[in-house]
Amino acid sequence: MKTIAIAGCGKLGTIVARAAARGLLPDYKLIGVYSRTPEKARAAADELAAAGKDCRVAGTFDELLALRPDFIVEAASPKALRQWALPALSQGTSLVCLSIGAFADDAFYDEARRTAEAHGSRIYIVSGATGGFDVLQTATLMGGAEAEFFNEKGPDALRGTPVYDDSLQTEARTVFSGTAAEAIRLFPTKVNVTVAAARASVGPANLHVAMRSTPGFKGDTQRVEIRNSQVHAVVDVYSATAEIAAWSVVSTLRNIASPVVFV
Ligand SMILES: NC(=O)C1=CN([C@@H]2O[C@H](COP(=O)(O)OP(=O)(O)OC[C@H]3O[C@@H](n4cnc5c(N)ncnc54)[C@H](O)[C@@H]3O)[C@@H](O)[C@H]2O)C=CC1
Ligand SMILES: O=C([O-])CC(=O)C(=O)O
Repeated sequence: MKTIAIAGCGKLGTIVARAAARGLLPDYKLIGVYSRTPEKARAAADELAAAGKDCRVAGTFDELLALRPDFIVEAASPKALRQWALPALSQGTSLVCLSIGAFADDAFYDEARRTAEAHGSRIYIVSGATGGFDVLQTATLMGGAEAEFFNEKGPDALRGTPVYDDSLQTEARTVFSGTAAEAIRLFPTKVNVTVAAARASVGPANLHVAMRSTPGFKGDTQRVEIRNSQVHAVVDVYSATAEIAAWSVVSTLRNIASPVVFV
């Protein structure tokens, strides 16, 4: 049986822990949880305990690593992923990560890839709140691909970002147009999906991203579109909350352990 640990027990990490408690990850043992707020990690471990499963609460990320899990589910932040990736990968622990914005930086992405390769670990970029990475990769491989990403949000989801002002409460408009690399710089925790889709296709410097704010809109639409001379594919995902991203981690872990793999 493979072992997993969860780093970051907020909204998404907790959903993954709960899935383990409910027996939805039968090929894994969840051996440790860690979060900056210890009570959150403790609450996740308590759910496991209530299901008769023993899970340690690590006080630091290093303590979590010392458990030497086969996989760490990263559900914290791009900044945390940047700190954690190399130490984990270089001890042979694979990463199933959500804060994929960290990989917008080419130098860091290459270093993480090289580290994983050298130590027999892997980086799993989950589909999160988007999808279709199979068709994005395939169409890109065929050559001559161009790709674009469209995200629609309600104005409240943009509060605290540089593009927010109160006029967005009554006026629909495009608040960002640029590359995925630029998008993640402006919205460091809100557009991981664009970097993930970019890494599966034309890269963060070449994936065009448009973000639209619509008054009263709840949730997110994430639409990625790719074309080459033969293929035109559109993957359009609406989600009322970001919970789909946590479920994509559960699905990825199940896929990794399955005798039949959907790719
Ligand atoms: N790939 C995707 O489709 C999506 C990715 N995300 C990303 O997933 C991550 C988790 O999202 P949520 O669960 O909604 O966030 P959240 O804010 O509810 O939870 C994050 C948890 O990680 C902890 N944390 C953050 N930095 C830490 C550090 N350096 N050390 C220890 N603990 C740390 C926080 O205390 C918090 O408990 C975020 O980075 C978010 O941007 C979110 C939605 C979709
Ligand atoms: O809006 C979403 O669910 C996607 C998201 O937060 C991200 O990509 O970081």
